[in-house]
Amino acid sequence: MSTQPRSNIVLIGFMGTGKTTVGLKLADRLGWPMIDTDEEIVKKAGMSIPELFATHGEAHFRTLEREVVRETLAGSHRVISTGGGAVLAEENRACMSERGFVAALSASLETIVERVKNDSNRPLLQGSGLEEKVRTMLQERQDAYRFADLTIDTSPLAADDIAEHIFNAWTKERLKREELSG
Ligand SMILES: Nc1ncnc2c1ncn2[C@@H]1O[C@H](COP(=O)(O)OP(=O)(O)O)[C@@H](O)[C@H]1O
Ligand SMILES: O=C(O)C1=C[C@@H](OP(=O)(O)O)[C@@H](O)[C@H](O)C1
Ligand SMILES: [Mg+2]
Repeated sequence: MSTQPRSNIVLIGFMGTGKTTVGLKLADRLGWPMIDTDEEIVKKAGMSIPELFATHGEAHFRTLEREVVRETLAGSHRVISTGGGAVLAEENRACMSERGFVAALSASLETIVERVKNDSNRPLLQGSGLEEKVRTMLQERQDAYRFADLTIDTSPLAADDIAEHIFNAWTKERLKREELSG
């Protein structure tokens, strides 16, 4: 790909951990554009995420998501907020690590439920038994988020503070890389 490795910052994590919210703050802090993969998928498909799942199914959503991850990470100096399931594809994880500094956001079960319960935009969490759904999916997916360079429990933190934390960790890693390359 490009000669600039890991020149993006990628936010991963379960639904409701704050990837979209924190991504906007972090991009603002860096003066970089923020790209939300869900937003790009909506543009490509010409329909909302619930419509896309209902009309073409999750598999088609995942195909578009892989395309969007590849396309957005081909650029540099972008903050990329991903959807919670993007990490389930090995090719996405590989691309994220190669092209970006990867920050994982986490949150307690209670916090996630509280943050997503009134939002009808996440098809995988619709219907009854929200807490049980989140508990099961968190267990199924927990290993997929472990490849991150950094993990932050967002439950007790404000979005600004999380963005600052990621900014500081990324700055530290960049300085280390510059020192090593002389
Ligand atoms: N650190 C935070 N503290 C309190 N509320 C938050 C925090 N981060 C996100 N939220 C709220 O939680 C909801 C989900 O956030 P969002 O950024 O859409 O998460 P994600 O993109 O990870 O699914 C939104 O209503 C948002 O305002
Ligand atoms: O975890 C998932 O599988 C999904 C997460 C959503 O994004 P957020 O994590 O931003 O809610 C969105 O991509 C879609 O509803 C599927
Ligand atoms: Mg989001």
